[in-house]
Amino acid sequence: MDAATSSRFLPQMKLAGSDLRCLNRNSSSFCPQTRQAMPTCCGSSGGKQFLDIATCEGSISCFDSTDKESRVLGGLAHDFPVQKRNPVGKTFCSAEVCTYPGSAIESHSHTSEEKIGVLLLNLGGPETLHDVQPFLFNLFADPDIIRLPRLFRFLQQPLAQLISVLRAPKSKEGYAAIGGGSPLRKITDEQANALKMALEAKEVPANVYVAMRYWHPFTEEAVKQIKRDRVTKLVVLPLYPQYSISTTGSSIRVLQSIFSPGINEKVISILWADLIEKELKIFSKPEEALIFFSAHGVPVSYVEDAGDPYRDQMQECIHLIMEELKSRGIKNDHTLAYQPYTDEVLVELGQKGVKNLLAVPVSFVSEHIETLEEIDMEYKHLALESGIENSGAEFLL
Ligand SMILES: C=CC1=C(C)c2cc3[nH]c(cc4nc(cc5[nH]c(cc1n2)c(C)c5CCC(=O)O)C(CCC(=O)O)=C4C)c(C)c3C=C
Ligand SMILES: [Fe+2]
Repeated sequence: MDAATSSRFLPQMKLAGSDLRCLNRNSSSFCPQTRQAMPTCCGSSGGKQFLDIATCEGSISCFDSTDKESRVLGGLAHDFPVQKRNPVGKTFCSAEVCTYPGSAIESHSHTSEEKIGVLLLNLGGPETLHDVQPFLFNLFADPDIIRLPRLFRFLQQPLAQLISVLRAPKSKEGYAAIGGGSPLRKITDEQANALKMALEAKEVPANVYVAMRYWHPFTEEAVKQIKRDRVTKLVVLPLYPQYSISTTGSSIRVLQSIFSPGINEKVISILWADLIEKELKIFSKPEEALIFFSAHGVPVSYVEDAGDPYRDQMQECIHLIMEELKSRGIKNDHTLAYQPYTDEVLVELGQKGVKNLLAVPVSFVSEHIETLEEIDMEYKHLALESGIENSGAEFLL
């Protein structure tokens, strides 16, 4: 597999100077050979499909086959026997196995360059009846579990408090019936231990960590431990056999927010506000110009069926830009149109009597065919035809 292909299949996050790869059965990762949803990258070896979970060059491979050589993860619906392929050529010395308070099964390796970690993702559960209500609060406070429209997001926590209190008695009954708490932590720790041993037996020493989404050891605690241990390569293994935004998706979102928070929205809103403020001055009546955010569209099903955060993030971005402008005393009206409906919206605006319009292609940070040809030429022409006398466009370059 070449580097370009592997980067397509490997969602990576950076640990200071290190690799993080996610063994993720997210439906967006497809194996080019099987056309099936695949964790991370895949390739073939001796006619078998395999999934590399550590590196595509291959220090650890998980085989998606019927090969029953060694079961690694007891309790999972899938067999992922691990086979050693090309140990990375460095000296590993595995000395002992110990459990960190709750979050890591440690392996000591003498190599100073590479330290592999495996992070098991799971939901977590209350360990005592006393934990039940706060556990439920964490669960219902997750926007991937209770998905509120942006306008009502401020209700997430009060709602979580209310539902957790209402649900707690019923949940407590359930947990009381199974011994007074969830077995999830104990079982997941055992799975971590089994995985660690299996890797060690294959001469692939790795620390195995457990990251729970709603109870201890929380994902944040596990990541702190991983950083303390100076892990250089992290393989993320969701212990959910099927992908859901409410399970794997939610845990991955937490990891993403820790490892790659993305472009700081505040910074980008300030940059856009600077450009819009500058461009508005070109209009003879700047305060009358409608700020027309134009964004590339995605199919509605992405957002409504697949939970794509694109629309939410777009609205959040525009909200921040408008807030920034307001703080500078710029109170122009604004609207948002998604391509390919931009032309229809432009015609409607013209019909409504808009005369001045500043187009802001908010989903791009550089010029390209859509901004140069579609917005600058086609839409400008259409705007004029529709009665919009003055239009401009600004680009974040
Ligand atoms: C692995 C699949 C699971 C999906 C998908 C899922 C979605 C989901 N769950 C709730 C609400 C609750 N889940 C609760 C416990 C719980 N959920 C899963 C798995 C999935 N949930 C497990 C394994 C557990 C048990 C954890 C444990 O403590 O051992 C609970 C608490 C128990 C109860 O009161 O019934 C709630 C509540 C929602 C709303 C949801 C999707 C939107
Ligand atoms: Fe659940």
